[in-house]
Amino acid sequence: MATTVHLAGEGNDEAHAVAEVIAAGRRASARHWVPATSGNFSARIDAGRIAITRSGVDKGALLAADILIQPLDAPLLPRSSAEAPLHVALYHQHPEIGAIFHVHSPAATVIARLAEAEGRVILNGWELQKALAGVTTHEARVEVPVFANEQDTETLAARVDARFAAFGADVHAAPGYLLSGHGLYAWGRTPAEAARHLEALEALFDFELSYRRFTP
Ligand SMILES: CSC[C@@H](O)[C@@H](O)C(=O)COP(=O)(O)O
Ligand SMILES: [Zn+2]
Repeated sequence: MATTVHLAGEGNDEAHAVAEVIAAGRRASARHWVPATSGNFSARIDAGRIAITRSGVDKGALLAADILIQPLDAPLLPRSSAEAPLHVALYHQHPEIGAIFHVHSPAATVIARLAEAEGRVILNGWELQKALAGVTTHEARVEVPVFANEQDTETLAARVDARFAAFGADVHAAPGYLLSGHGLYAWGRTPAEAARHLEALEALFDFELSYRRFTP
């Protein structure tokens, strides 16, 4: 696992991570997943640093100057994403994570609100689940945690950590979570894997919403 921790291993640098973050923002914007400056994107540079979007900019029109180099053990930089604590906490707690992408995509945002009381969305029966790392069959039960939205992101980060620490062996924990009425966080060992997870999860939530309309 250690060899896949940081982007693609030795030789990746700040410029590479910055380029990955810019590309992720553009792709999400092209899908209409980051309306009105919403969303935030980060990629790991090395064990102690990440590249992360600054707050309040159009994530589909990111320039290199919009990407901050944030040390994981330092206070958050001024102008950093309002949701930077959520990124930093995940990188601290899961050294295998190489990139984290957050979007306000429609299916994720709506299903999160519908599932807030239950606290989870279970994905089961979909072939596309196999796009999620470690899932080998449509028969797997993939659990996506759902949290009530919260403006205090430090509190939220602690809730997320506690939830992932408590997952049992019988359930496959999704590489992501939902915030009710807000959107989706997804991650991967590399930016490419995080992008695949984001795309798969949004499509799976769209399937689920359609399916639920036709089932009692
Ligand atoms: C523009 S509303 C969305 C924000 O409140 C927030 O949820 C978001 O995703 C973007 O925040 P940002 O500080 O730009 O990283
Ligand atoms: Zn957001």
